[in-house]
Amino acid sequence: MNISIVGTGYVGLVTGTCFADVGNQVLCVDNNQSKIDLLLDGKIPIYEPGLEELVSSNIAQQRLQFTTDINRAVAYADIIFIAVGTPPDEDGSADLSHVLAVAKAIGQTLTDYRVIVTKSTVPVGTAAKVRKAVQAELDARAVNVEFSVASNPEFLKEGAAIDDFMKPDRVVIGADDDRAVELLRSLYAPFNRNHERLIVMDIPSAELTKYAANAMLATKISFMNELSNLAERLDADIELVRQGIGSDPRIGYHFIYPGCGYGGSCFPKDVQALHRTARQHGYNARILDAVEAVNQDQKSVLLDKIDAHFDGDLSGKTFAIWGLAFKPNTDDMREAPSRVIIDGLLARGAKVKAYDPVATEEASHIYQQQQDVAFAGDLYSATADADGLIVVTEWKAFRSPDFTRLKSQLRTPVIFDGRNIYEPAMLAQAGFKYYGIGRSN
Ligand SMILES: NC(=O)c1ccc[n+]([C@@H]2O[C@H](COP(=O)([O-])OP(=O)(O)OC[C@H]3O[C@@H](n4cnc5c(N)ncnc54)[C@H](O)[C@@H]3O)[C@@H](O)[C@H]2O)c1
Ligand SMILES: O=c1ccn([C@@H]2O[C@H](COP(=O)(O)OP(=O)(O)O[C@H]3O[C@H](CO)[C@@H](O)[C@H](O)[C@H]3O)[C@@H](O)[C@H]2O)c(=O)[nH]1
Repeated sequence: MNISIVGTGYVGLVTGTCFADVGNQVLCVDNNQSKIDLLLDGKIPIYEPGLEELVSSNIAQQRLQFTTDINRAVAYADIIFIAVGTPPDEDGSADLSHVLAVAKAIGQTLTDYRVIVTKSTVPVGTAAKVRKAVQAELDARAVNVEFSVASNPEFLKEGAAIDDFMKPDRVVIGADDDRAVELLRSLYAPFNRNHERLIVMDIPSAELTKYAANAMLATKISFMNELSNLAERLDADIELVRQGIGSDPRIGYHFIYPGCGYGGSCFPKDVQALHRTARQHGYNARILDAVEAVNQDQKSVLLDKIDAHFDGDLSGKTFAIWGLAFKPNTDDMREAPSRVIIDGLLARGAKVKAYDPVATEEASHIYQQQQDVAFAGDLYSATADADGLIVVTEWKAFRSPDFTRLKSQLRTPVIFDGRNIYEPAMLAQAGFKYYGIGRSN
């Protein structure tokens, strides 16, 4: 099948590459010329494990192409996916300007039947707006072209995007005509061999399913973060509580890790957008409100511990930070908790020496004006002569460091562990003062 993907970011590039990998002809479009130039040059603009190799091999097999020309994409494909960004607007609602600009551009050149699919995360009612925008352009051209609009939200996680796409838990398709469903069913057939993964529903339900999934996951995390704050006050260990409740299959072990808050390009913006949607429909979504508020506060929990340890005097101190990205295996710094922690340290007159296996370049753009933020090339260059170590992202390489070396390097042997990757008793034995999340300190 010929497929076009409009928007070649995390989702568009992974989607296009995976569809190409199972034998389709895919054309990826982006209006960012430098991104497309990079891809045409065989490089990829993001860090995502395994993606560069998969992109190269599909380019080499001539199944994957890149362009900035949307008209070419409209002419090329049976199915056109819209995978552009839907960032938060000033009031927290999803900004649909990119999605609707693409819909308009499609309507301006559409000549034959196409299925137009929203893959971006979009509020309920967006597919209807896409349909209207396309139809308005057809009307302006005084042409009559049949087309379908469908919703196919994406559930991949950064850092595991290829695996998530290739072996999805489910493929949600929102459609209101059989022709669109059949085309999408045949496109997804290679990902559906093991067992039925397609869940076909009406379009508003599909659109809401995406927000419901992210809001539920964010709720689990905020719930655990709230409990971790309580555990600290009760001299209980949240890690034991986590295991105690996770063993109940009705609760499960996934997404109940407490930490220094959730970040990334999805949870924060999607919880906010759903909250907005509720308000616009006259409903006050109290749980969503609490999920956001708890997360906001949680990003400062480590700062409070650092302040308390140093009696509120961080001026002139230098802190090593391990982990900048919002989670391991990505270079994505969007809404990363590290940013709140770094900003808080700088505001208190402290300096930062940070190390991240892949996000340093992204972070250096953010902090390029900041003389008090330096970046280290490895774990121990960050900790040399630092007043304390702060762990913000749970990269595997941080789990078993050389504690003897670390202790000899740090001016004060103190570790603030925002992801609970260390055992408090072991660190105490090694001579460190240890602060975790939700553990008695
Ligand atoms: N990042 C994720 O893990 C993830 C997972 C599931 C769903 N989503 C959703 O998917 C959508 C895309 O997210 P992303 O992280 O890939 O965003 P991104 O910012 O990485 O990529 C979006 C791309 O769209 C391009 N673009 C914008 N307007 C365009 C236009 N008019 N024509 C062509 N290209 C245009 C941008 O240049 C950019 O390259 C969002 O709605 C997001 O919420 C993201
Ligand atoms: O138990 C947990 C699990 C995650 N997190 C944090 O939650 C955030 C998001 O993590 P994750 O969900 O793994 O990453 P994303 O790539 O943002 O993926 C989410 O957002 C995507 C975009 O909508 C969806 O497609 C995915 O299904 C959904 O998991 C990160 O800051 C994590 O540190 C926790 O604090 N505790």
